[in-house]
Amino acid sequence: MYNMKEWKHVFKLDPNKEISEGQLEQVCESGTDAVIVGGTDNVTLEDVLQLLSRIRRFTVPCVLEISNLDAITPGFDFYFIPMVFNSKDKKWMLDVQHQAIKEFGNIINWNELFVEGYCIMNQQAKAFQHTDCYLPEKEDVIAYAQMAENMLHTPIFYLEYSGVYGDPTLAEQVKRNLSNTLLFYGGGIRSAKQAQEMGKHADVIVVGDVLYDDFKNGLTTVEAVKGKK
Ligand SMILES: CC(C)=CCC/C(C)=C/CC/C(C)=C/CC/C(C)=C/CC/C(C)=C/CC/C(C)=C/CC/C(C)=C/COP(=O)(O)OP(=O)(O)O
Ligand SMILES: O=P(O)(O)OC[C@@H](O)CO
Ligand SMILES: [Mg+2]
Repeated sequence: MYNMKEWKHVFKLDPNKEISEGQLEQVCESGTDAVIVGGTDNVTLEDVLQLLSRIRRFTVPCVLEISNLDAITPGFDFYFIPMVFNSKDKKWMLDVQHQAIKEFGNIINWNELFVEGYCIMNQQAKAFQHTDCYLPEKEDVIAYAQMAENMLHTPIFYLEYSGVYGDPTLAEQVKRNLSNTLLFYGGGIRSAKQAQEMGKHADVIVVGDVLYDDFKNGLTTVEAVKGKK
């Protein structure tokens, strides 16, 4: 399904982590709306290419979430570009993206590129530390969401708790401030119940790490938000 506005569930696979052929098939055939390839560190071009070619055996839409300039390749359906709103360093909001546009601007198919306004809420997450974030208060998060929707017009606002399950009440409050910008929620979803709870508020839930340590429960999150295939 190539219309992101209709998505409810995506899996995020880390090119730096191993997944068997059998499990990859179940992920791609699960009924999820898309598979995102992405991670914070040790994302190499070789690993990205390998995972892309394995996913391409299936029809599920495939997205590259770019985390570094060295691991960009053609062949994905969409490219997601994180801009970290709560970083203390402008580098992660504008500068790395500016550098990338200088390098690739002339060959980019802009219709495939989607900016994600990230707000990272887990201090232990690699992405939080890597991009030198501060922990925002509820009011800060809502203001970032309002900026995403009304000033920056980013297609996605990503409430990121990577590794831990977040606050559904905050997701609900954020969602109330968004209409054109989609709310992606990711972090710590490990069961159908949690998927359902966050899925009530977020437009799209992102399920990642659980696939690598509790695969069966990870798979149940699809049906939990999308119903039976
Ligand atoms: C050749 C060709 C066809 C090119 C296509 C054109 C194209 C799309 C060009 C790129 C244009 C562009 C503007 C690129 C931006 C490049 C860039 C370097 C962006 C930086 C993004 C950024 C701020 C990264 C920091 C880390 C981050 C926020 C990653 C997002 C993913 C994430 C949060 C993963 C979860 O990580 P975590 O749980 O913390 O850690 P582990 O799971 O790994 O433990
Ligand atoms: O890995 P988890 O904790 O499921 O989080 C998913 C995604 O939001 C990470 O960027
Ligand atoms: Mg993670």
